[in-house]
Amino acid sequence: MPGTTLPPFPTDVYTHPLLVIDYDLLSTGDPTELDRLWDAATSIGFWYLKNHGADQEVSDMFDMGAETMALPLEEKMKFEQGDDGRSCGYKAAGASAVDASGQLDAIEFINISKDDALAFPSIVHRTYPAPTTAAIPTAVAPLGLPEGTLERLHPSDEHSGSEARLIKAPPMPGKALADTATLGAHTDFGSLSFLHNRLGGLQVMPPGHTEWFYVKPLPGYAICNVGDALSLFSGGILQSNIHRVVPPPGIQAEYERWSLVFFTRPGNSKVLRALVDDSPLIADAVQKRPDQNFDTGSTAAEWFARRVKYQRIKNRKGPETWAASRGTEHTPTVA
Ligand SMILES: O=C(O)CCC(=O)C(=O)O
Ligand SMILES: [Fe+2]
Repeated sequence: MPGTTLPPFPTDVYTHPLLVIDYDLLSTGDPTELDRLWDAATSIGFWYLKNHGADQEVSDMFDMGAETMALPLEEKMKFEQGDDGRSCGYKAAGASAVDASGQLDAIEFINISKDDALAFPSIVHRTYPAPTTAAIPTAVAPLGLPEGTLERLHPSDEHSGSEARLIKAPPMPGKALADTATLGAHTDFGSLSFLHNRLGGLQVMPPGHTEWFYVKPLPGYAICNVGDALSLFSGGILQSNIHRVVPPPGIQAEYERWSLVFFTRPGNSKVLRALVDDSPLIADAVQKRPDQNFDTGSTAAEWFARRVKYQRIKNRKGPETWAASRGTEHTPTVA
């Protein structure tokens, strides 16, 4: 449960270090901090964010999640996402695959659409077990894009897949499970993700590696990462890095694991392709990677629905269904 005293992250587990970026410095345009953000976003695509100013919203969201998850399953199922590629709503444990073999996921989550949060009490996409609000963070990377380009791709007056996700994973004691994904290896679908977790379990496979590394949660710090949309817009300069969730390490595995993610995503109609006409840097990057497709021909809404839909276990026909759910994963076959 949120608020429970949790055991510390073990000291005998390999972790991957991430740069700590200070949001206060970013907001004043501090050039050194912007350089450090650029380094993080173009190397592994993950970083810690301190002074993000969202502690209260995060705490409220964990409370909302605890209240929602405590509802009877029958009640939560009234708000299930379904199998047609829609993301907002409740996802029961075991409703999605975690790999090409069709292994079931172990987590339940509730996704709250930004459109619904902003329009409340009007309904844009659907209703939820409990009303709530979401924080909408922004960040801009120095890609040399004309001013306003990223804003144009994320207009506040267009509906989008932006949402907040509250995740609950059951305790999973026992070493046999330690390497089992409870949320399969994936890249995030959208622009930027702001993650708050308290127990370990998040793992990244940095570019050029074939092993998984834990990312250690640091109290009060968000973990941020780049998603497919920003990676595609930037011609692969910004890294949408593959990651997954496994049971927390050591004694932490005996506890329920709660995490909260704010996903920012482009406007539904925006096509996911490299902004080659807007930035020489991006045009150059695309030219240097002829083997990769940076023009998906897919709108943000289509990209997002495809990825959600083909993860759903009811849509599974075989390993090809999992393959159809993939995004920019640099190791797409990884389990
Ligand atoms: O729970 C976590 O630590 C990560 C969750 C995640 O990667 C996701 O929901 O996309
Ligand atoms: Fe993720």
